[in-house]
Amino acid sequence: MAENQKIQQIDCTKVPEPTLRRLPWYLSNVKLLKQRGERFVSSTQISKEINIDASQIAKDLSYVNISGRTRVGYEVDALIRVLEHFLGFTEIHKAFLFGVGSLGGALLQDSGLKHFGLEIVAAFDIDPTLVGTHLNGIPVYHSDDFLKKMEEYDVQIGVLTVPIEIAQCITDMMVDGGIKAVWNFTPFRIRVPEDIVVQNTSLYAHLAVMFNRLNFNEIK
Ligand SMILES: NC(=O)c1ccc[n+]([C@@H]2O[C@H](COP(=O)([O-])OP(=O)(O)OC[C@H]3O[C@@H](n4cnc5c(N)ncnc54)[C@H](O)[C@@H]3O)[C@@H](O)[C@H]2O)c1
Repeated sequence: MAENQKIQQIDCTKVPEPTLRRLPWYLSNVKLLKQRGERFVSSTQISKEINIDASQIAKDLSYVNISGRTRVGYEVDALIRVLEHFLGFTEIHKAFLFGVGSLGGALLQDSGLKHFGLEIVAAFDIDPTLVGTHLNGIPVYHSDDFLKKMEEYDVQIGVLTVPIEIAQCITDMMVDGGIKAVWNFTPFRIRVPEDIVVQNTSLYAHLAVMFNRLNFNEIK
């Protein structure tokens, strides 16, 4: 592993999760400001755009190796470069996806993932109408071929979009085969050894927040 990668990993372990969730927002926003022709940006400016306290933004950015100039703020190009590097978006992380159904299929179609450093290089399913096909140029193999494909591709991440009943068994198979991180879209709380990273993601959780706020606004 390159020295700067090691440094980045050591740094990242110290960063609180809420900060890591906010940093990509700042990045998107700073990119927008760049498009508008801005050369410098302050945390106050970002704060106005995304409605997060400027002191919080400054604190979050203090985890990133960049310093702003008094009054003018951060240089936009440098901030984008440093944030992208810090968040791991400049490197491509290869992934396998399990379960090419409605969600898995949509993720395979999403070319935006690559901009955030994730490339799904192959997918697995057991449906004979899917196995052997390509979706968005990505090959779909039978799940039984997973171990063989692990030898072919240099992959550390598994994206889990299978039916909930088999979430644990597919996870066990992935981990036994050498997968180090699982992006779990199933509602099942999968169990993994300590050294395996799990990121649970639910679109529906965000929906619940939206509905709740909507109701709250209607009552007001
Ligand atoms: N996190 C979210 O926001 C979110 C959103 C939608 C769905 N989901 C979850 O994602 C999962 C998939 O949902 P969906 O709507 O795409 O379901 P789906 O039924 O459309 O797709 C499931 C796919 O898994 C495949 N599959 C079954 N057994 C397999 C195996 N052994 N190996 C590989 N593939 C196998 C099926 O053939 C099918 O293609 C579910 O667990 C669902 O609850 C989560």
